[in-house]
Amino acid sequence: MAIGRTDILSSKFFMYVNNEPKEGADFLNVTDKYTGKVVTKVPLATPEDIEESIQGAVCATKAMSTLGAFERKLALQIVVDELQRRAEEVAQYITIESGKPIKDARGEVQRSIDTFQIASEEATRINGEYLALDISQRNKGMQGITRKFPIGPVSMVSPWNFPLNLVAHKVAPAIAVGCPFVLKPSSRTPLSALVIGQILSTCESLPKGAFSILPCSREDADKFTTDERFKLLTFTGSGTAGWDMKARAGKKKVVMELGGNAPCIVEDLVPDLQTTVQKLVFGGYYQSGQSCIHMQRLYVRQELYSQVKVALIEAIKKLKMGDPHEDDTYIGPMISESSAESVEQMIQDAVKKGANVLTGGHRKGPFVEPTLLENVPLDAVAMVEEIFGPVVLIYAYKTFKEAVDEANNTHYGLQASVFTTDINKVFYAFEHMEVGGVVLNDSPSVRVDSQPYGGLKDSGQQREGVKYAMEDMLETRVLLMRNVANLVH
Ligand SMILES: NC(=O)C1=CN([C@@H]2O[C@H](COP(=O)(O)OP(=O)(O)OC[C@H]3O[C@@H](n4cnc5c(N)ncnc54)[C@H](OP(=O)(O)O)[C@@H]3O)[C@@H](O)[C@H]2O)C=CC1
Ligand SMILES: O=C(O)[C@H](O)COP(=O)(O)O
Repeated sequence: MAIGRTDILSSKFFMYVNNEPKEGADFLNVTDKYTGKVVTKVPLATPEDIEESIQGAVCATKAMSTLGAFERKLALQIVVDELQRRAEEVAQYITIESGKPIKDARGEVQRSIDTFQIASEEATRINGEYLALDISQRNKGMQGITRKFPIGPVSMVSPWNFPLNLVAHKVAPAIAVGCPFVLKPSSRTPLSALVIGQILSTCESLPKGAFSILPCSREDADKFTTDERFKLLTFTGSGTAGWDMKARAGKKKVVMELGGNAPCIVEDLVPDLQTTVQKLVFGGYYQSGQSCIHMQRLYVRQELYSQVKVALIEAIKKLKMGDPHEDDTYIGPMISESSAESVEQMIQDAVKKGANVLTGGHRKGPFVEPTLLENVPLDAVAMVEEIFGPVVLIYAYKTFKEAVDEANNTHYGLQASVFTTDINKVFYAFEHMEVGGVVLNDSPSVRVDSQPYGGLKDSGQQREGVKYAMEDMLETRVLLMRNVANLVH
C-alpha cells in the first residue's frame, strides 16, 4: 500500500513512560529533512518524566529478570510481526525525519526486523558453563556452574543516522536478557523510536517499568549519563558527546559506538572492475555517507589506479540527487544544512591544501554532491577527521603493506575493507588492521546485524550486534560447590 507524506501528518505520537503512552506539557517539532517543514510534533519529556521512568525501571528490575525466556522471545516476536506489517509506513517515517532515500529506509526497516528476530532467538540461548574446579589438593571436591543474570536498568542514547535500527540494536538485546531500559532518541529523529514504543506498549508480558522512551533535551538528559541507578549506558553518536559521557558515567558500564573514517584497499578487482566499483559507490555514497562506516579513504594499487578512478567518476556522475521519497534517488538531503556546510568546509580545506576535485564538490542547501577527491594531504581535516557526508578520498599505493600502514594511520578504528584474491593478504590485513572488523571483497560500509560491531581507538569500546550487546547486559554469577555428590545414606 502506498503511503504518502500527508498520512503521516495525521498520526499522533506519544512518549512512553513506564510502558504507557503519555502526552507532554511541551513539544518537539519534527521536520521533513527534504522540505524543511515541520510535519508533526512529539511530546518532550520533562525532568519529572525522566525521574519517574528511572524509578519505574528500578522497580521493574526484578520482574524483568524473572521473565521466562519464552516470554522475552514472545515480546520480541511481536515487534518483528508488527514491523513486518507496518514496514512501508515506518520506512516513510524514516525518510521524512532523516532525509534518507526511501530505498535505504526500506532496507533499514528490514534490517531492524532482522535485529529483533535475532534477539528473539538469542533470548532462548542464554546459557552458563560447568566448571571442574578440583585444580589442586586444596580444591578437591570443588566444582561449579555459572549463570548469567541481567545487569539491571539500562540507559540508552541513540543517534539520527539509523533512527530505527540503532534503536533496535539497544532495545532488542535489553528485552532478550530481561533488562528494563530508558531510551532517549535523537531529537532530530524521534518518530522511529516512538513506533517501537507503540508496539512494545501492546506487549502484555512486559512488566510495568520495563521500558520508557523519552524525547528530551540534552540538558534534561544528563541523568542518562550520571544517574547511578543505571547499571549500563549504551550510546551511539559522535565522539565529542560519547567520550564526555563516558568520563561522567561513574561506576556504570559504558558501551560506545562512535565515529570512523573507514579505509578500503583495492589490491585486486574482485571479481571485476564493474562489481568492485559498484561496491565502492555504495560504501562512499549510500545515504549520503552519513554512516560511521562510510568508506572515506580509498587506497588503490598503482597499476589499477587510473581504471578504478575513471570508472568511479563515471558511476558517481550517474547518482541521482533529489527528493528522498523517489525510488531512484541515491543522494538525499543531509540531516541539516549545517552538517552539509561542515562537509563543504572540509572539501574546501582539502582543496586549499592541494587536493583536486575529480567530481562533485558543491553544496546546495542541505545537499552535498557526491564528491571524489584526489591528492588530499595528510594534514587536511578531511583526511584526519570523520567526514559524515558523501565524500571519498582516493590514493594510489605501491605495496600492500604500505596501504595497510596508511589505512592504520588514523585515530579511528571501526571497520576496514580489502579487495583481494590473495589469501595471505587477507590474513595480513586481518592481523594488522587496527579496527573492530575487516570486510573482504566489499566496502567497509557493510554491516550484518548479527556480527560483532564496534571499534577501537576513538571509534568506541565494546561491541554491539545482538549477541555481543547482550553480553554487556549480563553479569556472570558462579555457584561454587564442594562435595555435592556425597550421599550419607
Ligand atoms: N554513529 C555515529 O558515528 C554518529 C556520528 N555522528 C556524528 O556526530 C555529528 C553530530 O551529530 P549529533 O546528532 O549532534 O550527534 P551527537 O553525538 O551529539 O548526538 C547523538 C545522540 O546523543 C544525544 N546527546 C548528545 N549529547 C548528550 C548529552 N550530553 N547527554 C545526553 N544525550 C546527549 C543526542 O541528543 P539530541 O539529539 O537531543 O541532541 C542524540 O540523541 C554528526 O555530524 C556526525 O559527525 C552523529 C550520529 C551518529
Ligand atoms: O550500518 C549500520 O548499522 C551503521 O553504519 C552503523 O551505525 P553507525 O553509523 O552509527 O555506526
